[in-house]
Amino acid sequence: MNQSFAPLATTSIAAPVVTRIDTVILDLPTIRPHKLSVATMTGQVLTLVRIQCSDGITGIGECTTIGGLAYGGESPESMKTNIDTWFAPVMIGQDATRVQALMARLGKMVRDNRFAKSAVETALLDAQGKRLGLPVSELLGGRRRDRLPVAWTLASGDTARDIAEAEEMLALRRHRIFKLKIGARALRDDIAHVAAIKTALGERGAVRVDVNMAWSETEAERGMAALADAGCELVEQPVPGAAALSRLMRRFGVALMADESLTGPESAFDLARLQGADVFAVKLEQSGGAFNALRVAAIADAAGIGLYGGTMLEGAVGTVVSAHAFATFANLQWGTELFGPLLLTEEILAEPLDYSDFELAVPAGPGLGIALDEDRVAFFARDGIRRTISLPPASHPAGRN
Ligand SMILES: O=C(O)C[C@H]1C=CC(=O)O1
Ligand SMILES: [Mn+2]
Repeated sequence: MNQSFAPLATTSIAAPVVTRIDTVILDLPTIRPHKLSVATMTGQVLTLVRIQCSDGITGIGECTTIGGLAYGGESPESMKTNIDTWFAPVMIGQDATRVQALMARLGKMVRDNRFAKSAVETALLDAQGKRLGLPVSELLGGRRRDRLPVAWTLASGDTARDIAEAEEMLALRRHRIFKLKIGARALRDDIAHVAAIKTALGERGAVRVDVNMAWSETEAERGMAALADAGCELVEQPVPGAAALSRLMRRFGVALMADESLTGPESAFDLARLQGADVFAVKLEQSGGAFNALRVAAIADAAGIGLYGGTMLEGAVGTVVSAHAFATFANLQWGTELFGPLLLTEEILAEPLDYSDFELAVPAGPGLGIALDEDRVAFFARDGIRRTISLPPASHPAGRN
């Protein structure tokens, strides 16, 4: 007699759904002014997202830009408004366990908004990881490393101060790769600045530069030749546009990295096709979330392009989801720059991240593996309780163990 393969009778257990989405903007001071060619930052603005689910689990995410609207089209305020007004109705009531399906639904109903999408995807992944008892890196395919090398950006605008800062980082064993922000001053001054820092550090520290698209192509030709002579090993986005990058490729003894030109898998494919970069600075927010960042990395691997884990100077939440994603990359030849929390004077986590021996430890607990210090989040919330209470003491100085 044929066996029956009729489905077993089961009590249907409804999948947990998204029940509530909250956003909050935090204003945090930086340890010193951070000078980029596009903006000077004296503080950083984090937009945090909290997603509650019907099974009682809450996930957190972050979207953060640089210099308001100076770097890209989304601002902290626009991200908050768009998540509150447009994302939430699309997401509430939907299955919280099918993160990719829910992000695809959101993608159909909300165009662009890559940074804000990255934040809600992070919160869904955090919740799902907590639900399953797995770190986010495992949900993203499985981690290959537990620790990530972390570069530091020297951007005080002053050569002597930058050298002193680099020496301090070497002595603390926190960073030995240094990225210099240039492009705001005359080319000759920038080259002298880079050469002085490389001479001071010698073989103890690697020196790279980020021009943030400030140069014309002719300036880039002169600049890249001089930077190679000065011992700089990598130039990040000297000019705007993939075509201009490709015209600069392989002509100077220095690697060329794409940053602003890389905005997700499609642009990664175009850059690879045009041979526009030796290295990709992969950023989760620029890519539109962790899953898209993995797609960018796969394109780089297939094209023989090196990988670097970039940052939008996010706080702890954005930094940690990036760390989970970069921990899964098959290749991470150029390390990462996940130092964002260290640029802030204030800690917002209950337990600080572990930056030691020139690396960041990728948290190992379920979900993101971090918890917010809710009192301090409430304190630094824009229009929050800062004006009526005194600052709750952190159990540890910001970013240090
Ligand atoms: O790479 C960028 O353009 C943005 C950012 C990353 C480090 C830093 O200092 O600025
Ligand atoms: Mn950059």
